[in-house]
Amino acid sequence: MFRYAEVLVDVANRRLDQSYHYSIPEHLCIKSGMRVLIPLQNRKVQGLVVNLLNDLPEGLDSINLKPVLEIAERDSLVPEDLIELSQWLAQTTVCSVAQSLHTVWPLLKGKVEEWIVPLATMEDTDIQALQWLDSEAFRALIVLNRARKKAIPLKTFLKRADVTQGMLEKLLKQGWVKKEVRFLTTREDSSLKQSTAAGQKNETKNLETSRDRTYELTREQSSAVQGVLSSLEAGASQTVLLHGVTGSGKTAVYRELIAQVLAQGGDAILLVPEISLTSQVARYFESQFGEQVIILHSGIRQRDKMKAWADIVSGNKRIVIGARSAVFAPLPNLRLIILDEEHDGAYKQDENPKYHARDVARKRMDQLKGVVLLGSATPSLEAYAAAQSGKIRMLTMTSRIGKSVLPTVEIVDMREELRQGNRSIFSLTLQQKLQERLVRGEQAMLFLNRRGYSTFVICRDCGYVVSCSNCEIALTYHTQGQAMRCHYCDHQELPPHTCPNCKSRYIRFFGQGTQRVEEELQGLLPEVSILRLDFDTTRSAEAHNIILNKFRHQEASILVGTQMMAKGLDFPNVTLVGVIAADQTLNMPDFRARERTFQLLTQVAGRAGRSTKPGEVVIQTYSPHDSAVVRASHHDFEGFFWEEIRYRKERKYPPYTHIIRVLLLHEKEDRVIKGANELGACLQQGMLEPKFGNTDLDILGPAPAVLVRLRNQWRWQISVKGKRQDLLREFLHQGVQRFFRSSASNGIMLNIEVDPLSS
Ligand SMILES: Nc1ncnc2c1ncn2[C@@H]1O[C@H](COP(=O)(O)OP(=O)(O)OP(=O)(O)O)[C@@H](O)[C@H]1O
Ligand SMILES: [Zn+2]
Ligand SMILES: [Zn+2]
Repeated sequence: MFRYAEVLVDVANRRLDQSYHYSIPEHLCIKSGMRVLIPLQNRKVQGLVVNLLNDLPEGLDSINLKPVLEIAERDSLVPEDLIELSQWLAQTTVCSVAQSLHTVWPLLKGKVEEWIVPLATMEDTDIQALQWLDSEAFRALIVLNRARKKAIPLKTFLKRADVTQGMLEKLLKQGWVKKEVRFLTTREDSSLKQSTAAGQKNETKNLETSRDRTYELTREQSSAVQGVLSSLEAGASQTVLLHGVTGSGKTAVYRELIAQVLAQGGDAILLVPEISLTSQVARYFESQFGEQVIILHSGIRQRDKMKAWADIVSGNKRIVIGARSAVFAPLPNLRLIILDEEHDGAYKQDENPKYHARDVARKRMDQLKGVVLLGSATPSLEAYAAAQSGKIRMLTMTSRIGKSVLPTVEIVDMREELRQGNRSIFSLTLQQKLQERLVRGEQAMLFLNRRGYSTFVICRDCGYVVSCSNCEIALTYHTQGQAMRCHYCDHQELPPHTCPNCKSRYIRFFGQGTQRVEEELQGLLPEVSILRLDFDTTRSAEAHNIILNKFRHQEASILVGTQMMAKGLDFPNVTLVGVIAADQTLNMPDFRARERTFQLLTQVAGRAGRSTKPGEVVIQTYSPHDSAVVRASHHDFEGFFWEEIRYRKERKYPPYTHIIRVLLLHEKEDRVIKGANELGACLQQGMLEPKFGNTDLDILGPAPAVLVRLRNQWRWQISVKGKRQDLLREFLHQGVQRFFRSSASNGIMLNIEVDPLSS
């Protein structure tokens, strides 16, 4: 028996951003997920129990707590495993259960309605045969039958003069009908939603078998499928890494696995890193599985999302394809979650709850005893290390499909180009190879990790860089609007004619952006048609598809773009990929910079020569001997992995440790520094306890954050590092509680992130 309940209030009424604690009277047997009645500001309101506890959080006093009044509904609104998931999420990412629950079950804000669904069709003759039912339930069945509906809203049902609550309970208890929760938007009323769940299910079943397979799986593909199937059949929760080189046909492996899972009555989720990729992938899966497929991501309108959710909960849709947030899809028979391009940073959410989709997938499959499949040509160091140590299984696909082979890669030293008098963005090698493609009627992709016209506006006399007055980072010049813009807070200003620092007129644009590359390329090859794919040209998902389709249909010979071009694209006629400046990712202030560079170069290179024609890659760089660049040029994932993992081990970086980072924010710099020092002292104090002091726990900082000022806030940070995440969380929690008792914490906002992906 627990003593206290944490309750989210006003579940049905859109105002559900706050949870409160109540005491539990002894006569009430309360469980997580139940709806209860509670007192709130002299009103009696409904709430959802999200947590049960025996100790109250710091600052709450049991004397001031009011008791839960009564139980409103014993059945859980949110499935029990998802309530548990949201508690786990709150704990592991250090955020409130309310925030977590909204992420796990985003429809809490919508209107919820209960419906009655008959579990068997009832002909008059059947009813005659059912005389043994007691008379009340018998009458209710007849009512239901007379309504000739496959399902009717509970409220309407109970409103009828000839139906009583007692009848309903008997029908439910004896299994004649079931209750079903449906989600409605405000404009949609019950009468519009009389669709028949059962009928739709039958339709989709037929489609499942009429799947047309376009080609036989290769030997490597089949054995990967068999490998994952054996894990699925084991019926225990398991994670499998599928390490398959670019173009090895991972998508077909996913398709076959999903088909098998479906045939066995299970459901599956396929995650892709970006919303912009969902429609492309979904189209392929829809062609294979028809209407059983549904797309889910944060960009979908609330109204459509509700419909989607209802379809998923009721079993009408059995394959969910989507970005990060689709990992929460409440499929009733979930057996398999696939993360394609599992290494991608987009799987981590930067807002509360700051979860990683990989961890959520693992947790869900732990709960439901299913399989998580991680697919990538460049697995994250974390996943590959887990496979090496035997914690997860690994399957590999080492060759491309058919006669296609991995492209040859040439590294070009841009310092050398300059010495030879070539001031262009393009090395002579790249220029020559581009020309060759045009002659042969093949296509090329040019990759640059930065949007905009140029990066900095810099004074060549004194080195002054124009930066954002809110964020202290360099402004980027855009020819559209001819203004400089901050990529963090969107502040805009016109470029100066003379240097604000030394009055020199030699203040120039410096660096390269996609737009500049496009323009210079057009100057070099005036007759060629070029497309550009970056944040500016793809404000809408539609624009993104249009550009890719044009390129697919060869309406342009060259596609210039940012890293959104690196992911999962498959164009058979692309035989050349050029990386304009590998240094851009390499020089980020982050211990993962080398890993990212390797992944990005390998993935971009992987777009070349995916079909019958062989591919070539040119990597331009000012650091031609960096091993991340060199290893990528040899497609040497393993070599890179062992080198990088040694470095991580030496420096005690993840995956050897966990890191929790606390960001302190305040408008005034002196206040944030004072606060950071105080938090540092509070954490140090914890080290005096033997429980923490005798471990490998480490405190890093305080230090100014990489972006020391953002959106008018000064930012300092402290990180704690250590092997055991639970110990780390407890250590931090105690330090933060101590900090909140000191006056230095006044007005300081804390932003806590477990295992951040960037510094
Ligand atoms: N068994 C097969 N027979 C013939 N073609 C196939 C087969 N399997 C896949 N393909 C084709 O091979 C190409 C590459 O497959 P796919 O895009 O799935 O590779 P991938 O492993 O996901 O690569 P990347 O990691 O680079 O995205 C696609 O055009 C696909 O249609
Ligand atoms: Zn100057
Ligand atoms: Zn700014």
